[in-house]
Amino acid sequence: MSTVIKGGTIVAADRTYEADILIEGEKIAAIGDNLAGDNTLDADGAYIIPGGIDPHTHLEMPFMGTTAAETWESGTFAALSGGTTTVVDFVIPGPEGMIAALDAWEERAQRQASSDYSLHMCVNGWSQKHFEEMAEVVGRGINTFKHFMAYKGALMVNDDEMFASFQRCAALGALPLVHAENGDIIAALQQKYLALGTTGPEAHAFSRPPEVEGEATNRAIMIADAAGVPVYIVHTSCEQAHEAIRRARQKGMRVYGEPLIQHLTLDESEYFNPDWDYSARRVMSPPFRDKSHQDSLWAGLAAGSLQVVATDHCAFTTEQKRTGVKDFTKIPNGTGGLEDRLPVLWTKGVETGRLTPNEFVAVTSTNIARILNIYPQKGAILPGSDADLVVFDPKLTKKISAASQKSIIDYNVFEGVEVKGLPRYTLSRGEVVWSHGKNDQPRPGRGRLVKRPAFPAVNKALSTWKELVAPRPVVRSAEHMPIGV
Ligand SMILES: NC(=O)NCCC(=O)O
Ligand SMILES: [Zn+2]
Ligand SMILES: [Zn+2]
Repeated sequence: MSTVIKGGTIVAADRTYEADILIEGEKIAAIGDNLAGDNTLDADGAYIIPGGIDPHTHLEMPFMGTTAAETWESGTFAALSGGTTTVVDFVIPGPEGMIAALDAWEERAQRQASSDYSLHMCVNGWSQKHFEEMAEVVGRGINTFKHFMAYKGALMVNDDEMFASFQRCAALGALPLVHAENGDIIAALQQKYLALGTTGPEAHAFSRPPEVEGEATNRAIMIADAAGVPVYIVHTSCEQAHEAIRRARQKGMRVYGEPLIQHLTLDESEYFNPDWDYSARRVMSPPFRDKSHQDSLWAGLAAGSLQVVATDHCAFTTEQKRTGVKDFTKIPNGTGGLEDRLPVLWTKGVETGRLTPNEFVAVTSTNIARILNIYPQKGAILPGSDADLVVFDPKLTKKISAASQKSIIDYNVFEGVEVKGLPRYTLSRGEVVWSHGKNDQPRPGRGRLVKRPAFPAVNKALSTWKELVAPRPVVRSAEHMPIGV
């Protein structure tokens, strides 16, 4: 069975052109003029872009004494309806270790996911078991390991643990990811605000100022440099963190930065709303910043010092958020955005001229496909690539509303935002999984695990250079040594 997408304008990260796309089975078979197939999809007046890849989600994540309410079923349906065809979720090891957690994550995803998915592994301690399991994890198709520098007493790792893990990543050809906030300072500031009686959600932002993110980002980058490994900083939210990334890149370090659609478009005034529920629903880490930071993030995307726009989709219900009604440190951290990332970024980015359509494609799919080593299977419109495609109609509009969303939770942080530009169709491996105006849910379980092989090139280049410039002992002949000592 073949399908032709006709009449659209293909927007790739590197160029824009008009052509038909022929899909055979799950793959793009040909791109050209006047192609024919068994079925035709009309893309007249629309752009055809690679399906979005969201590299940062937490579906059903056990966290802060509860579990994120968004399931693999609801979350991946939300993703597809918004033009995201692959999500990459974080496996959090429990006491049984990485492999047991990986089995559990894969089981949940396999049963429920309607989009394709991939997984990152979190490193939340250090031991011989961690060292050994990391190799097994890479063997199972995971080439990224996440480290939390925040959440003291829970997920946080210290510098020595991070350095050990980064060195292991270097040896395995894996990429470390980092949640960069100084967990020690945050813990102290949290106690300070509680002692002052500032217990509301605004204190979440007060206790996590941009400096704690800037410091940790710089530290993570320097530790990665010492370990001889590239590093990817998740949810980069402020100028201080962006500055550290920019500076490192200018020095030739392989450092990547990932702003979220929330940080690009929502600011800290969200925490000053008189309605406690409203503000608590927006509690996430790092918190929303003032607008000057948004300008920095947008500039970074345009200039290439930041590469990816993600969501960190970690959705809790209002009831779950209320656990922290008397103490902001107990409000489960996380917001949603999977369904809205592409339309909001198009509206606030492309429609305003902050991004070109090609830059939009780069930061929503192509760049991350390259960083995660799944390009051109994903993130590309090329013969042989997976037919993960979005027929994106720049004229379709909607007002974002929790009442009509696919996400399971009872609110939306983008409530009331008018978006212009929506998927007319979303295709996942050649199957139409979303048609605007139909609302049909694709079959849970149709999604497939995307395995990601280790990176041979960058890590090899870094270790070759490190070895070349490594300190060498000075060999001294007897005549240059002190006599009689
Ligand atoms: N970001 C957030 O607040 N929650 C999810 C866990 C994390 O990524 O830090
Ligand atoms: Zn995080
Ligand atoms: Zn996260």
